[in-house]
Amino acid sequence: MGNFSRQMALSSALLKRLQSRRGALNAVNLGAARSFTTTEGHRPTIIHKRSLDILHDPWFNKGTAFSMTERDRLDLRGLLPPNVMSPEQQIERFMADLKRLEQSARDGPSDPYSLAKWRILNRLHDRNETMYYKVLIDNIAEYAPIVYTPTVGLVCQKYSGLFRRPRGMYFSAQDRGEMMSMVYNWPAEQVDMIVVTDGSRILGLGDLGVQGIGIAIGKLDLYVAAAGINPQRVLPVMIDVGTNNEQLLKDPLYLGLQEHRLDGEEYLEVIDEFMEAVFTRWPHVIVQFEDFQSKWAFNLLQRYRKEYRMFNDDVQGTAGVALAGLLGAVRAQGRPMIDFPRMKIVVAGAGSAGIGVLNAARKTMSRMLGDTNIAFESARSQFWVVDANGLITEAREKIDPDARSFARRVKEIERQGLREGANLAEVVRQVKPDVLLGLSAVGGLFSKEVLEALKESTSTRPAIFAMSNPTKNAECTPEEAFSIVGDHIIFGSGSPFSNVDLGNGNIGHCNQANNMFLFPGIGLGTLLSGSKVISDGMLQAAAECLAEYMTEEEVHKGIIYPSISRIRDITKEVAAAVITEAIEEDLVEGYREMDARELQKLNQDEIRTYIQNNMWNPDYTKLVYKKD
Ligand SMILES: NC(=O)c1ccc[n+]([C@@H]2O[C@H](COP(=O)([O-])OP(=O)(O)OC[C@H]3O[C@@H](n4cnc5c(N)ncnc54)[C@H](O)[C@@H]3O)[C@@H](O)[C@H]2O)c1
Ligand SMILES: O=C(O)C[C@H](O)C(=O)O
Ligand SMILES: [Mg+2]
Repeated sequence: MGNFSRQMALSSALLKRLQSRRGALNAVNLGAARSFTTTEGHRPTIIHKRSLDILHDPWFNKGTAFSMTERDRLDLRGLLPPNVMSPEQQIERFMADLKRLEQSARDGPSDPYSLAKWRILNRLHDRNETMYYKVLIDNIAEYAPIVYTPTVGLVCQKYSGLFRRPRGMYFSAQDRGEMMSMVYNWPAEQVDMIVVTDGSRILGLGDLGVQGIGIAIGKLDLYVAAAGINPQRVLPVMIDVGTNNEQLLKDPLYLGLQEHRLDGEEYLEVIDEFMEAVFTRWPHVIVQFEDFQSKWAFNLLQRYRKEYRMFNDDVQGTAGVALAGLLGAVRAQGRPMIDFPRMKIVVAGAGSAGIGVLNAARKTMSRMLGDTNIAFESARSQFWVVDANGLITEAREKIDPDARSFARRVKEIERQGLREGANLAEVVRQVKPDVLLGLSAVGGLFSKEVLEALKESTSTRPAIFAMSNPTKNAECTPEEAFSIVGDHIIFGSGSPFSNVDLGNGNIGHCNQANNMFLFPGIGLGTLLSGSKVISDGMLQAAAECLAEYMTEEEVHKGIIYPSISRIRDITKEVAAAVITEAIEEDLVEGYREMDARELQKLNQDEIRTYIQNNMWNPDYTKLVYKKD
């Protein structure tokens, strides 16, 4: 905004304040308040700002109380959650939040101050992005659990109360037909990364509707902190197609559309329109799908992955991270990775994450066995999949199509003393698996009985992955796992836990098995290669890079993933592996001044330097004023 218009805006605001103060004085002195105030209240305020500049100006901002016509007039459409609130509702929401602080401290993650820390960090994020990311990068181990899993889950649950300044864009079912123009309300000319959610399955917390925007913000925080994506070029997106969460549908202070979720063709039309709009404005953007319920996660992935630069983090990122963990568990037994196809693996949870892991693990086994159809078929027998209805077999009545290829044959499992719907403890008891992996979203699912059964594992070093988030959804804690199954196990969890003191001078290592070790590198590698799509090969290369990252010595100690303090380094490595694979598959189109031909000539060291040179660092740059 130019000086003149800034002065105009200031003077009109000042005038308004002076007038209203004078009005109040008159009211006191002359007892003529009513008519004077009424007239004043109806007079519009002239402003010389639009879009985010209004929302960021405390004098003019009305937040969620901007009416729909005002939102259209002022280019605000899409920059606020869709539900228009009255000023009274705004105050009520704020007060409710203020009072809730105490309760949140009591019921939240293990750190009682986590939500308060999130607020302080969030305020810094709103004031000064450079400083915010410096704090985050320099203290990533301490604050990732605040801006990311697990606290981000609590933030999403409480988002109605925590909402202050909007961040990101909201596309709602009511915006159909408008998205192509709305997308231009976003002020950045260039966007590299979008994380989009429809809020239908936020961590293991279910349908949180519009409040799911918090997860997109948290993931993008890691994109900046770990991958050095420029924070001016990230965009969190919430697609609000309604919610099936009955509590939110009834909550008068809920910020999203209060109607049931769109489904079928209507749903697809909204997502299609969004994809077309963002790729029209930013043809080189990468879109990460996050926390969509399984029903749509696979469907949308298949629908878009050949046409757009996109991936699904819960299906593909998680698959790679789990695969790296499974290979780490083989190494930790002192066996070569090539022994992986002999592992017996029980998976609890057959949703987007579980099925993603199963598909990736089976493909890897099959490749190790010679990559034939027979190998692929035989790899299937290494997995036992248990969902909410127990062991999945071909006798299952309504079998989910994505899980079908992992359904056990009835005869085969009868020989193992099992049957359709057998419970997890029975399955573990009979199978004696090398690995027990949980992506069920059910806290405590690996009960004492299940863990006792795992003591009979035929492995010299059984591995337990309690991957569900946030903390209270973990299938078991590391303390439970080490104390019941034994000191020799390998343990990983989706949310962070502390290592366990085993009492004999030894430490039971708790690995964080979270897709955060892959998605930032997948995004960065794709961006810098300019690959048109994100291929299976690129994802596989990312997973293998993570699997090989740990040294033999670390792996023998049970440390199979890096600590989060090394996330910037592992992300660089993953990005290098992704770029190398994209070059090999001839997918690269280059990035900025690095064209495809130049990129293809780089050796491994040069690729690393290229990555390093293109990562954003949180340093102040000199600012110089220039008229538009
Ligand atoms: N660590 C990570 O990186 C990571 C990545 C993605 C997802 N997750 C977590 O995984 C969990 C599941 O995610 P999703 O997208 O697959 O969810 P989802 O809702 O699609 O799937 C959940 C699955 O668990 C099954 N289930 C429910 N109760 C069960 C029980 N008692 N026993 C066995 N299985 C049961 C369901 O039948 C379903 O198949 C969430 O908590 C999520 O936070 C973790
Ligand atoms: O968000 C996370 O911490 C991991 C994963 O994407 C999840 O949905 O749980
Ligand atoms: Mg997720």
